[in-house]
Amino acid sequence: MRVDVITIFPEYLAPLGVSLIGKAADRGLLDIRAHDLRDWTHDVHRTVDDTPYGGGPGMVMKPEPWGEALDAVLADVPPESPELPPTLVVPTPSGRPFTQAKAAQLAESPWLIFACGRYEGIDRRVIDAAAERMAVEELSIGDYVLAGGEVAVLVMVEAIGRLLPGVLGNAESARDDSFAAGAMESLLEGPAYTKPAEWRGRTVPEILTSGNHGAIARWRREQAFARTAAHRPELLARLDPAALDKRDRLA
Ligand SMILES: N#Cc1c(-c2ccc3ccn(Cc4ccncc4)c3c2)n[nH]c1N
Repeated sequence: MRVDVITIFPEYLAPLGVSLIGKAADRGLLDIRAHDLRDWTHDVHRTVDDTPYGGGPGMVMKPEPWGEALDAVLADVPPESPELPPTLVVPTPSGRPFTQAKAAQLAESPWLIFACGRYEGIDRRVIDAAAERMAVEELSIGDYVLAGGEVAVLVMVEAIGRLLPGVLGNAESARDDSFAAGAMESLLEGPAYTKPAEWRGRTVPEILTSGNHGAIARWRREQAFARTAAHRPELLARLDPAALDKRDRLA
């Protein structure tokens, strides 16, 4: 997967060179390129923002640098997706929710371009013009307000990147993640334990060392159900009744 990120703070994306995503990039599973939006300004101050038409607080990102930046990125077509245009992902507090399902959908794309806004956002004409030549996804990572899109891109690239084939080993499979599709979909993960068997007087639930894998699976599902009921009860309404075994329905 090719990932282009356009931002006025390219250094903000340095964490994408570390750990899981960094290793995936080193192995050629991801090709991540950060671009400084100011490279497409032409004034001595490298201006990227201006006051909003209609008045109001803050500043708005000017369309000209964005138009030229997107033109330049789009002109550098990756060989692995010569015929497929990229998807432009625009983090914004006014976007649709970025969910695990959306991460899985975007993980199918061979080429993503992320537009990191700052100030009060990007001039609307940039997104409208882009939508005439590629798919555009305006997405929010949560119901709180950040100062810009860079943190959201770090979140999205990690959530999407870990779903790419070969990025996670079998031991770290994304199959049983919270929110992952399947019978456990919409259930939060239950508790996890590792050695030592006793730590500061606290032991591990006996079922986990019983070797009875069927009973362990049922126990984990009950724990996930209980945790979901406690922390995210609204998710239980999404559960497919057919996916629940008899024990769950009685829980
Ligand atoms: N995804 C996501 C986000 C953002 C976000 C994303 C991009 C930008 C660009 C600029 N800002 C600042 C701003 C803009 C408008 N209104 C208020 C603040 C951003 C915030 N905030 N909260 C989220 N969940």
